[in-house]
Amino acid sequence: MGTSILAAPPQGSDLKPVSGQPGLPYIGNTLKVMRDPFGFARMRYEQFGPVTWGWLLGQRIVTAQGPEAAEAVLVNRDKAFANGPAWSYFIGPFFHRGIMLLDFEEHLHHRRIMQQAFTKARLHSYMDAMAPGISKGLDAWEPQRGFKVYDHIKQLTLDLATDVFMGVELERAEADRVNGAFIGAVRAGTAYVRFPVPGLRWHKGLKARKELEEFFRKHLPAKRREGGDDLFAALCQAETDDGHRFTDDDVVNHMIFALMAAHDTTTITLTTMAYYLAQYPEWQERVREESLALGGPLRFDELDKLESIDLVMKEATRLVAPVPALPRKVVKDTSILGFHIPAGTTVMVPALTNHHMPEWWPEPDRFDPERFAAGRREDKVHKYAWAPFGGGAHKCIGLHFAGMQVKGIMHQLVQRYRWSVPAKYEWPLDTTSLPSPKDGLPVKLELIQ
Ligand code: HEM
Repeated sequence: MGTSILAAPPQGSDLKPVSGQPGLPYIGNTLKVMRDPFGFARMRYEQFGPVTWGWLLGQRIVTAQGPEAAEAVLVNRDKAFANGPAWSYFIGPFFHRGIMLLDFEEHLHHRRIMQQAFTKARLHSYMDAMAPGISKGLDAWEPQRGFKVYDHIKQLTLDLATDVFMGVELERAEADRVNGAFIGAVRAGTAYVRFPVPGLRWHKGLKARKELEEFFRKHLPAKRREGGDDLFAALCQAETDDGHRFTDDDVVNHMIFALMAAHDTTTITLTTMAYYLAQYPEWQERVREESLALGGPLRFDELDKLESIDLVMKEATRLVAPVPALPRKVVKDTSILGFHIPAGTTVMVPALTNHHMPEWWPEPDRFDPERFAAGRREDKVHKYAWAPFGGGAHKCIGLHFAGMQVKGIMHQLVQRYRWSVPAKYEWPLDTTSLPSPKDGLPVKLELIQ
């Protein structure tokens, strides 16, 4: 298939054109990328270097591979890369005006207010609020063969999110309805038919969005009045030093987005950790020993005490980046590492495949949590070599929350259960949307007496 350039650089500039093998318009390389994202990224990097282009998911997309290109895009020094128009293509109708979809001045304004919901004091109380829900959720697991880790963790993180984020005890039926609406809204983002046909994903997503809006609006007046220790109350009360607060619409939009951002990503992280801990039982025992020595539910002031869980979490988010690609729309002509990028282009930072580049990571596909340990710190090779939480103005606002939740769950999980997979088992990882195991990750789950 032919090589072509994306656009000629302006005359007189010393910029290089972006080359690539774009493939057929609209479809282009989509199927190849879906089938083997790692192999395809490698091939393109070897052929064209860090900046290349092709048709993907119906758009002309420039892929900015490697940590240096990731830094240029995410740090976004000349404000050429916008989030809203890029993410909206995938999730706009279902998560519109979520903070990740806002840009520049407006984004900064909202981010300053939202930051008040993630202060140390707030995190402390979220963590206290989470502990009983974790115990209750894990106690309900039934040891058996073929126990689907992914499905159970997803249920647990969703329940925790509604509990801790909303601060209201929901009836099972209402919790299930809200959880169902979230699943519908997230799934719609990867629908093939991208307009509403009753019964299909897009239509279900729009219905789910409406349900979620109604749900948050119903609870909003009481939250504004009564406050509380939850994220919902925090967003209602959050105020910057100069007195800016969120409107009712803002609170609803941010809640819907934050709940989505929080539960899918931590589910993937925990499932990846569970997979590798099943593959490497010596690591599972090491993690368990530390947790048993500490005992009980994890407290906020104990977060730094579980070194092995920390290493495993870092390695899991390296091997399987929960947000596999970060898209941006170019709003004015710019350049990445000396390559000319015209306005209107969509740029992708492929976090998933960047974390597997042999240029930056020795034996990149191997599970080796010690690579993050003091004395080795392979991640120090570049500030953006390990970047599961992104970087720049949109860097994940929930990264400490994620650490608390993932460590809090894993700490209690290893104290209660041991799990294993057959020697030859390899999980079928689906990377067509947010990564997840196609088979739900079935394990043999045993109770620790
Ligand atoms: C391991 C878990 C998580 C991972 C890997 C993760 C990853 C990310 C990434 C890569 C971004 C940047 C997206 C971009 O630049 O386009 C992001 C943004 C965001 N995340 Fe997370 N996230 C996680 C957990 C959470 C949690 C628990 C919360 C909420 C409590 C959260 C809330 C957000 C929000 C609100 C944004 C948008 C920030 C902004 O645009 O200013 N995330 N996350």
